Amino acid sequence: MTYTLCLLRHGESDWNAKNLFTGWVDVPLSEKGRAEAVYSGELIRDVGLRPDVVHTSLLRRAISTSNIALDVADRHWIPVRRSWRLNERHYGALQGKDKKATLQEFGEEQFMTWRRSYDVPPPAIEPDTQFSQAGDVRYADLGDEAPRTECLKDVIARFLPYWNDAIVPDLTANKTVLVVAHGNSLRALVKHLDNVSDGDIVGLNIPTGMPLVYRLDENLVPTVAGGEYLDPHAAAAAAEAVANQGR
Ligand SMILES: O=C(O)[C@@H](CO)OP(=O)(O)O
Repeated sequence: MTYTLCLLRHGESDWNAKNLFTGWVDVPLSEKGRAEAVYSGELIRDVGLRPDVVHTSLLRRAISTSNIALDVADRHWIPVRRSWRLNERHYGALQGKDKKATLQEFGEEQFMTWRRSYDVPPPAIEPDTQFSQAGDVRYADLGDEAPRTECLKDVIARFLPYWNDAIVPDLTANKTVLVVAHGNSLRALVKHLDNVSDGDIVGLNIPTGMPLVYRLDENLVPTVAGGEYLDPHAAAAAAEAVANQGR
C-alpha cells in the first residue's frame, strides 16, 4: 500500500524567460510555459495518473499551470485548495532584478548564496517599492507573518504546517494528490520528503512543467528516493538549465 503524490513546478513564466528573480511577484506563464503545462497534463493523462485533489500556491503561474494540465488530463473538475504556504520563496530585494546582472555585480559566491544556500536570505524588500507585496489583498490576513524575504529554511518552516494539516490528510485518505507550486517551495518539500541534508539541497534544481511522482509508504517515506519524473530525460536537461541560470 503506497500513497501517490505528484509534484509539478509551474511552466516557464515571463520572468523565467527574461531571467529575472521572481519570488512573490505574480507574473503570468509565457507561451512556452503554457505549452509545458499542456505537456505535463499529457504525461499525467498518458501514465494513467488520476489526481483526486490539487493544491496550489496563490500565484498565477502555478494556478494557470494547474488549470491547463488538469484540463488536458480531463481532471479539471477535481477539488482545489490554495495556500500562500505553497508560494515561491520570497526573494526579498532581489525581486525584479536580472539574474545575470546580479551575478556580475555581486560575484558567483554571493549570487549562489542568495539563490541556493539553505539559511541565508537576500536583503529584505522595502514595503514601498515596486515589487513588494505589501498591500496585496491576498496576503492581508498574514499581518506580521507576511515575509519580506526568505531563505529555504524559512520556506520549509512556513510550508510544513500546510503539509501536515492539508496535504498529508488527503494522502492518508488514499487520494492521489497533485501539488502545483514553485522551484523553491518544491525544493523545500523534496528536502523534507527525502531527508536531504542542508548541504546537498544546494545542488537540487526542479525543472518547470515536469511532473515528479512520489510513492510514499505508510510512514510517508518515498519508496524511490527523489521520486520519478514522468519524462526523466527532459527533466534532467531542464534541471541543468535552471542550475545554470545567470551564466
Ligand atoms: O526567481 C525565482 O523566483 C526562482 C524561480 O524562478 O528562481 P531561482 O531558480 O533563481 O531560485
